Amino acid sequence: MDVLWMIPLLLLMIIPLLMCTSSTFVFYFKKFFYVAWMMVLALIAIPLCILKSGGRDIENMRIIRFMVRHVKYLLGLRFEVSGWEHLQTEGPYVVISNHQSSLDVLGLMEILPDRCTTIAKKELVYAGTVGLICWLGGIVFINRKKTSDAKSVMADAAKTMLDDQIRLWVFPEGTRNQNGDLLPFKKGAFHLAVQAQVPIIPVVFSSYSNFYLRKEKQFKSGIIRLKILPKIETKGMTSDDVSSLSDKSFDLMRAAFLDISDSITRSNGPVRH
Ligand SMILES: CCCCCC/C=C\CCCCCCCCCC(=O)SCCNC(=O)CCNC(=O)[C@H](O)C(C)(C)COP(=O)(O)OP(=O)(O)OC[C@H]1O[C@@H](n2cnc3c(N)ncnc32)[C@H](O)[C@@H]1OP(=O)(O)O
Ligand SMILES: CCCCCCCC/C=C\CCCCCCCC(=O)OC[C@@H](O)COP(=O)(O)O
Repeated sequence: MDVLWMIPLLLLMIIPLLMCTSSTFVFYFKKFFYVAWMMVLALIAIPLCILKSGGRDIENMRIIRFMVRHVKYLLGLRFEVSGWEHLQTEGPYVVISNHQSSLDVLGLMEILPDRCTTIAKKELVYAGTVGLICWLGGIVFINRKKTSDAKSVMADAAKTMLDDQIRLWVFPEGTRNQNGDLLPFKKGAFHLAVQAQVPIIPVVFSSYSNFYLRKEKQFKSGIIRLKILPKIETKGMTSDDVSSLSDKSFDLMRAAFLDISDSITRSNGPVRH
């Protein structure tokens, strides 16, 4: 009994010691903490969402957004947002952003407009309490391995956007990517915007490579710049315009990505922990 009682006490002493001495330990600790804390937050949010909306409802995103907002402080991250005015667009639109890691959820929740949910891979629905909260928040799940299924889910989403006046956030790279550049864009987000005839609002996350390095096992404190770009209209466009729309969005976002990522390195230098 006495020995069992000692375990938490020992952990309380050892963890800060390891945090000070080993950056690899910090990396694993922060990653584990992030996942575990999001699971706990989701567990708390589930009954709140059910009580408020009775089930799957995009309005639950307000609760989720509120509950995730503080997590950045726990991980030593800060956001610098520019271009807020571009999100002040009435009615439905499609937000597109680059996708580096599951940490993107923090930036997404930092600026998520009202009545906006995301498109995600269907595997996420099985992620325990996080999966259930994603479902309650109205996240649209697609099967990336079956293009025809994904296309029909997104065609339905285009209709729902207009019927229910909702906004959708899509990661057009289609997967996580931390290679210091953007991956070529998939077409779904652009078909979606053209089918619904709604504008696209590009959002760019600066590179995480100055604080989060997967290979080197480093997870330091840092600043993430979020740049919201002016909307791109799609009124009058048809599926023939999708490729050029995608190319234009890619070029704008890539230029912004290189710009804000570069300026972080220049203005802050290497971030110290
Ligand atoms: C309370 C606290 C709790 C906290 C817990 C958590 C908190 C919050 C939860 C919220 C946060 C959640 C965040 C979730 C993030 C998850 C991110 C992801 O999962 S990213 C992965 C999934 N997303 C995507 O894949 C979107 C981008 N992908 C696409 O758009 C793709 O195009 C596709 C999947 C629709 C199809 O894939 P693929 O076949 O590989 O793609 P293409 O090469 O682009 O297309 C092939 C041809 O098909 C045409 N096409 C594509 N889409 C359509 C369409 N909708 N309609 C008609 N035609 C379409 C395309 O043009 C191509 O034809 P081509 O002739 O070559 O032009
Ligand atoms: C009992 C099951 C336990 C499952 C544990 C998983 C829990 C995840 C928990 C917390 C992290 C919170 C953020 C959740 C949202 C992350 C979304 C995400 O980034 O998905 C990856 C996807 O974009 C691309 O994936 P691929 O790299 O293409 O594949």
